[in-house]
Amino acid sequence: HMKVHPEDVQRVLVCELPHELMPEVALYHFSPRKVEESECVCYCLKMFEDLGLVQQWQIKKDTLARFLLFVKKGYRDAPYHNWYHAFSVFHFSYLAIKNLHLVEKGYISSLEALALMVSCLCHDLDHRGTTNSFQMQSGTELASLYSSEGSVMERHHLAQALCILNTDGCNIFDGLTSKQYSRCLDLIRDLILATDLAHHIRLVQDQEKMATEGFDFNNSRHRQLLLFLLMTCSDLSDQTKDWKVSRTTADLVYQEFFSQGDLEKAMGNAPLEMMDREKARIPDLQIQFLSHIVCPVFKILAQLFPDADCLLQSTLKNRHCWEQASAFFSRRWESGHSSLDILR
Ligand SMILES: COc1ccc(Cl)c(-c2nnc3c(C)nc4ccc(C(=O)NCC(C)C)cc4n23)c1
Ligand SMILES: [Mg+2]
Ligand SMILES: [Zn+2]
Repeated sequence: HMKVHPEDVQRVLVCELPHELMPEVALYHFSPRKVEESECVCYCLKMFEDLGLVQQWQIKKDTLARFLLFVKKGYRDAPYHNWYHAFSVFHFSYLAIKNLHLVEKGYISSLEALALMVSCLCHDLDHRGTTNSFQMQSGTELASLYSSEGSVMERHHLAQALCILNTDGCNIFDGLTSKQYSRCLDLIRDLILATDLAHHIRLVQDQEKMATEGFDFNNSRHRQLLLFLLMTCSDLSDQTKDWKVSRTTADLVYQEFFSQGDLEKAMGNAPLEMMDREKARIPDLQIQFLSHIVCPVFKILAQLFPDADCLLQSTLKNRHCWEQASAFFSRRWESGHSSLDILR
């Protein structure tokens, strides 16, 4: 099982990073995937500090370091759903809280900010690179545990997060009152379960309505919908970066999808087209994913926060790049070039 050695904790505590994070880390176009793997945990610690959460919630730094190391170890080396995905989702939540001034302006409380960032770090813990429907169809042990409630993987990610919080020396919420502690765990539960795209799809119309009507600070439903929106935006944030990041991420996602499709074929089940390496047309699938899921989410965020418009523009630009790629591929296909020529 997962182990973290004392010297690992010490190395994080004395991390060489300049005391303050470089200013560029707080920019929307900063890509967390450029951070050295050995430095990620230090960056996480600095981001918590930078938002004043270590001070505000009296989080002991060695406890936070140990917690972060356990979370990092809790991810597998799947092509996409690995530690770097968790780290980049966490980094986006930091960007949103810092640049949209979410706490100072009263959109979320400091406790909600803490729960949001911890949820982002933990939201895909122990992911196996396969979907909820794969768990159910192939009757995995996770399906037998959670399929009656739905969101099979998300319930497992939550269970793993709670297990780490209950590990000796990892409870970063030690400084909270019992009321704050139970509120924080309720938030983490709701936020991690909200990362099931099926859950998001059920809520998105309410989120669009909220953005059109205008955010009501006294409406607890609005406050909850905003937190769920921030989780989904963070989970999809690779699509707000430049084309190279957006395309590379798509490659990693389809590596997972095609591996699952190969598994399903081997088990005698027909995979979805997007999981079948023989049938999937990645540019077209990405245009659909950006059009139906990604751009609408960042449109809602931009309606609520005009400063976030640059994020929406980036997702639209990446969709346009996929449209050009799609046109290029179909042009080459039509003129009878064999598939290999295309790669010339
Ligand atoms: C927010 O939660 C998740 C969970 C799992 C994944 Cl893999 C993603 C995710 N993150 N980046 C991507 C990219 C670049 N392409 C994707 C293409 C399709 C789908 C997908 O799940 N389509 C079926 C659904 C719409 C019914 C997800 C994709 N995705 C996000
Ligand atoms: Mg997930
Ligand atoms: Zn995720």
